[in-house]
Amino acid sequence: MRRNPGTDLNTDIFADIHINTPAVERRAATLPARRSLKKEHQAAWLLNAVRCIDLTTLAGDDTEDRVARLCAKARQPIAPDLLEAVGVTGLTTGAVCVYPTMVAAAKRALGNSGIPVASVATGFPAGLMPLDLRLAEIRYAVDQGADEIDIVISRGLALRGEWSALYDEIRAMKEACGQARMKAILATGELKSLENVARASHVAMQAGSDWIKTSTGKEGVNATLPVSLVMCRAIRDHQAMTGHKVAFKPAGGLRTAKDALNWQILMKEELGRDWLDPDLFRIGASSLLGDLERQISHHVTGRYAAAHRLAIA
Ligand SMILES: O=C[C@H](O)COP(=O)(O)O
Repeated sequence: MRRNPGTDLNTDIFADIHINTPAVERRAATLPARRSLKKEHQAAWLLNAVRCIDLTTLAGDDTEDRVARLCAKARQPIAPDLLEAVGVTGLTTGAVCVYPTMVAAAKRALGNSGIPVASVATGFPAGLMPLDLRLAEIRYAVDQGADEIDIVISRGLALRGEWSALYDEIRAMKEACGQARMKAILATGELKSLENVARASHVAMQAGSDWIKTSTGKEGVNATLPVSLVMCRAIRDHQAMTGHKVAFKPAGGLRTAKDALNWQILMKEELGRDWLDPDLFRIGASSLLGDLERQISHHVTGRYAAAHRLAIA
């Protein structure tokens, strides 16, 4: 299984960084139009998006029953008759993502399906807790059986440019994860500039994050294509410098099949085909699966199914 060992902190690589925001926005704006996907290819891309979803519930009123239903959906995300029609078997989502107190229920519900359980931790979503409590929360989630841990970075450290302190925190979090793989949520909507997004991406990767992730889903601005483009370029640079592939997870506000296609195009164009696999790419989403299933159904039947025909994602 792919892991990022990290490196020593190296702030020299972003000391003089300047990002041409209009150029990034122009490039991001051209991505959706870049591939006119043929119909049969479009279905394959939609199915691949399902494979890459971190199917998420992160609500204050989550219950074990809701998590069990989510896990049933993760095991069988698309109606069997539709899958049969496109000749696909054994399709599951990439993972389920829950709060730490729901990890045990998720593990039970997923049984031996092989679907990983991701847990948010470190005082998600704000991260405004003493470090020892944030580390204890990671250890709790791992003890409960979490396979992956989604940590949040301290936005204050990033905004004040305290990169060494940020690096040390993330390193300590990675250590607390033990065998679990770690995603670092940058909460890019709160980082004020694309330069800060690039700097935080590098620090998180140098500190050993296996994924960098855009957002918690709770910020005012969540995943956008320009921010994702900057993060992907940082991943590319990190690979060029260290030889290690770091995964990417856009999350927050991704609800439509078109979103899923756009972000996959971004992966393919910026990072290459390897980043179309759940090992290197996940889409964090609580309400994307419904539209993916609707579009796959349309591909199979030629018309849109009534909402009640499709399970609620
Ligand atoms: O990590 C995943 C996000 O919390 C999901 O955000 P969403 O509810 O906007 O899909």
